[in-house]
Amino acid sequence: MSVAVIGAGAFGTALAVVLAGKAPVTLWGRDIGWAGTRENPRLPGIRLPDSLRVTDALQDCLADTVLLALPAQVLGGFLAEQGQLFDGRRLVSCAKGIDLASLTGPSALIGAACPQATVAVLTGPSFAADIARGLPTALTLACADPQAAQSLQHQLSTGALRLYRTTDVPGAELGGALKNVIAIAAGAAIGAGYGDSARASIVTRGFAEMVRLATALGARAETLAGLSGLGDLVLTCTSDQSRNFRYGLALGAGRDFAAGTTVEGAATARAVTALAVRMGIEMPVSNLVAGLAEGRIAMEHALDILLNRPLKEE
Ligand SMILES: NC(=O)c1ccc[n+]([C@@H]2O[C@H](COP(=O)([O-])OP(=O)(O)OC[C@H]3O[C@@H](n4cnc5c(N)ncnc54)[C@H](O)[C@@H]3O)[C@@H](O)[C@H]2O)c1
Ligand SMILES: O=P(O)(O)OC[C@H](O)CO
Repeated sequence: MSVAVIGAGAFGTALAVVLAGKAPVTLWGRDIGWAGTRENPRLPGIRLPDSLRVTDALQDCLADTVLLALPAQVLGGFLAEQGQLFDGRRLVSCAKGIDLASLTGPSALIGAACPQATVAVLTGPSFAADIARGLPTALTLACADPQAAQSLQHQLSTGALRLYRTTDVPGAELGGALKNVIAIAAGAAIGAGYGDSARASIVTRGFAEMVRLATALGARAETLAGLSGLGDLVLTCTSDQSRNFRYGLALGAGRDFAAGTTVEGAATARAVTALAVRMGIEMPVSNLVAGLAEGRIAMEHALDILLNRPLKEE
């Protein structure tokens, strides 16, 4: 079965590189001026296999299985313009975020634009550079249809990339989106010099609020405790490879951060704040990240806001 990957960023390119070892793969990007060099500047040091076709024509991408690896805030606009091309196929979201315009995750955006499609989510702890280098990685493949989940699990697993499957689409998707928000807070704590103990508190209390919101939105708590939730939270809150963590570091230290870097947690924090208000759920860490990212809250006040909350049961 053929595979197409929409979005030639770091993650889409990494997935295309490893999947090209077992099936015909086409990688679509809007700007592929680099394609002749067989190396994507977003994934430096990785040579694209000769079998991988790179294109800027969406008509080349009408494969059985299409991986959507665009940033979450871009996906809705892309689907509004191009979604009809892909309806009826197996569409796998690889984005980790909540769409600010609709306050929904990528799977709902795909389902709305492509009502005949089989919608799945690929998520979990993984840096593009690790996957592309063939390092061992375990991810979650979520699809409400158990047979499709099993089929996609086999199609998209490789020797080093091991997929676990679940039918809990909201759980897998929300874990991946919400952990980015908490990673910004963890980075800010380290950047501000609050230390590793403070980071551990943020990760743990952050996980508690991830579970609160996700279960209220229909996720299963055990999914949040798996690769797509806790697993990815741990990775993203502890590694300098993470852009969300590094963005938090810069916020905490009062440094500028490279404009144009994909930092999904910043917009998702604002979406989470809006959802939490709508649903009456307490999300103090996420609210703080939204305030920091919007410039409404200064870093020197952030700690007081958390420490001055009423004392309560864990
Ligand atoms: N990089 C990773 O390690 C990694 C790992 C797991 C998941 N993800 C997720 O994958 C998604 C994509 O991240 P990335 O790291 O590949 O980002 P990236 O910054 O490397 O690339 C983003 C890509 O999106 C393209 N793009 C931006 N706006 C567009 C538009 N309007 N139309 C078409 N293309 C557009 C850019 O040209 C670029 O190729 C994110 O949701 C991220 O959370 C990334
Ligand atoms: O670089 P980040 O922060 O977008 O994280 C990449 C992946 O989501 C880690 O699993």
